[in-house]
Amino acid sequence: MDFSVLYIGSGQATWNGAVPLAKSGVKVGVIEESQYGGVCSNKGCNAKIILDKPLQLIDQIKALQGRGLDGVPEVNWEDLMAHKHELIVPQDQHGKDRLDNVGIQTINGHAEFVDAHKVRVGKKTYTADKIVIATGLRPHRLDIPGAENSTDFLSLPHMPEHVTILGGGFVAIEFATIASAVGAKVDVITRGKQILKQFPKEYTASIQADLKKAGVRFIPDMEVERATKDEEAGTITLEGPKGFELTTDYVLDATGRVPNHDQLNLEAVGVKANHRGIEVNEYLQTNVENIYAAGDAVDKTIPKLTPTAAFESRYLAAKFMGTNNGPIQYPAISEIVFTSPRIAQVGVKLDEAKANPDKYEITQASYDGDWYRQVENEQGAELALIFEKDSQQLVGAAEKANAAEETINTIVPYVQMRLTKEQLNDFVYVFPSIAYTLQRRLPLV
Ligand SMILES: Cc1cc2nc3c(=O)[nH]c(=O)nc-3n(C[C@H](O)[C@H](O)[C@H](O)COP(=O)(O)OP(=O)(O)OC[C@H]3O[C@@H](n4cnc5c(N)ncnc54)[C@H](O)[C@@H]3O)c2cc1C
Ligand SMILES: NC(=O)c1ccc[n+]([C@@H]2O[C@H](COP(=O)([O-])OP(=O)(O)OC[C@H]3O[C@@H](n4cnc5c(N)ncnc54)[C@H](O)[C@@H]3O)[C@@H](O)[C@H]2O)c1
Repeated sequence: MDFSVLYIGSGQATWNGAVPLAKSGVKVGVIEESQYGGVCSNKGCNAKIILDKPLQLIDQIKALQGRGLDGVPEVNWEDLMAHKHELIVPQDQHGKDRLDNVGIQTINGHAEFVDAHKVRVGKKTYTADKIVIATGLRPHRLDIPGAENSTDFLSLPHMPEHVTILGGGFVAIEFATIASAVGAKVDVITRGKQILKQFPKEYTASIQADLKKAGVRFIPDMEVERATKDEEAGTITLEGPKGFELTTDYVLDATGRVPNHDQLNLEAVGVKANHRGIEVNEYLQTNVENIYAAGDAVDKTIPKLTPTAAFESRYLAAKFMGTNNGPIQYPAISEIVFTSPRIAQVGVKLDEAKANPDKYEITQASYDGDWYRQVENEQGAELALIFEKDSQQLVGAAEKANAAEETINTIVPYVQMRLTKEQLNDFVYVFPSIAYTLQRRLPLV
């Protein structure tokens, strides 16, 4: 065999486990058809957060106008984009170096199965004892001429005057936040009424109200039926039921992501898959014994995010090294949407807890009276803590605030360890700080 373990794809679901595996002496290969490091490093999380940073700073500066700061800087999109390129372009090479440096053989090209132990890349065939499918997702495409996707938006040379976004999920709302803050007129067209369905309704309603106040127009219950591009004017016209018609400079198709497994010739090996991803058991093993899957490529109910892909990758490496032979046991999962303010959550969800008052007890607090938030003049920040009634253990939390990622990250281990109210009071934090502020919001026992 050429390899003990051969990975298809080089994203988070691969390298987090492949690197320690190779370091332990296992012969590892990685096939990548596009950029090393995958979506997060090259056209996802990392690029997005670079574009978000100045907008977050501007919001903080706006909140302190007349409170020690005079004047709000403007975003220079072209310079910001150049800064993004400077940081993101080298990621592909960094991603390859990370693998090369530990002796992993990297293979450029599109992989397809020949049989359960053979994968073809162009004219060459590679053999492996075990194969991990970590091929991720690609943007779903509606049939709209001229529409662009998240990858295109993250490299937009100039911000168009009128941006129209289709979808109400992560990409749609994060990018609506960015485009609006940079000065574009933004329309968001959604199939249903609710945006960001996985987050607490009361928090998403507040984010939506803020976006509306900033001029973003939401068009709910609308499905585009026809689209035409006027090449000369550089505009796209969208049409829908009941005479709906909208002409715009730019359409961002943010209607979700679909698995790449349809391009792997899975039929040759009989690996079972569906429209959500590759079907696996609790060991991330497919129905073919030596073939596994990890990351976004997997059909799973937990969120398809970078940290979950990395967790699965590390689990598989431990399994292949023989240091963990048990089934995968997911810890409390946290997630965040990078709006302004952010919404972040971990563990049991707020809407679920509200629907089950016999099981859960909720402590909700506003930070408005909190002096530390008053330092930044932040308004409307809120925290919800979810305790299991019987055990009095913390099982979930959600926050809507500028620094929600910090608070929720502080809470992640508490939820994972199911600490009781009493134990939560048993920490001494640095003061003044966000974490200290959080502790002041815990129910005192
Ligand atoms: C715009 C955007 C923003 C995001 N922001 C966040 C965020 O803020 N936080 C967060 O946690 N997550 C975020 N995500 C999600 C995150 O990027 C993914 O969860 C993560 O990249 C999944 O890693 P992966 O390794 O499973 O898949 P990927 O990163 O998609 O890697 C799969 C790799 O497989 C390669 N490949 C596919 N088919 C083949 C083939 N046949 N042969 C060879 N190679 C192949 C692809 O080229 C790709 O490089 C974002 C996603 C997007 C699109
Ligand atoms: N902050 C983050 O962690 C972050 C940020 C961006 C993306 N992501 C990840 O990337 C992935 C993709 O995000 P996304 O926003 O593209 O997907 P999504 O699934 O979050 O949202 C897709 C949206 O498109 C709508 N939609 C689907 N099909 C449609 C159709 N035919 N017509 C009209 N609307 C339609 C859905 O109702 C939904 O509102 C997710 O898995 C997410 O986890 C995460």
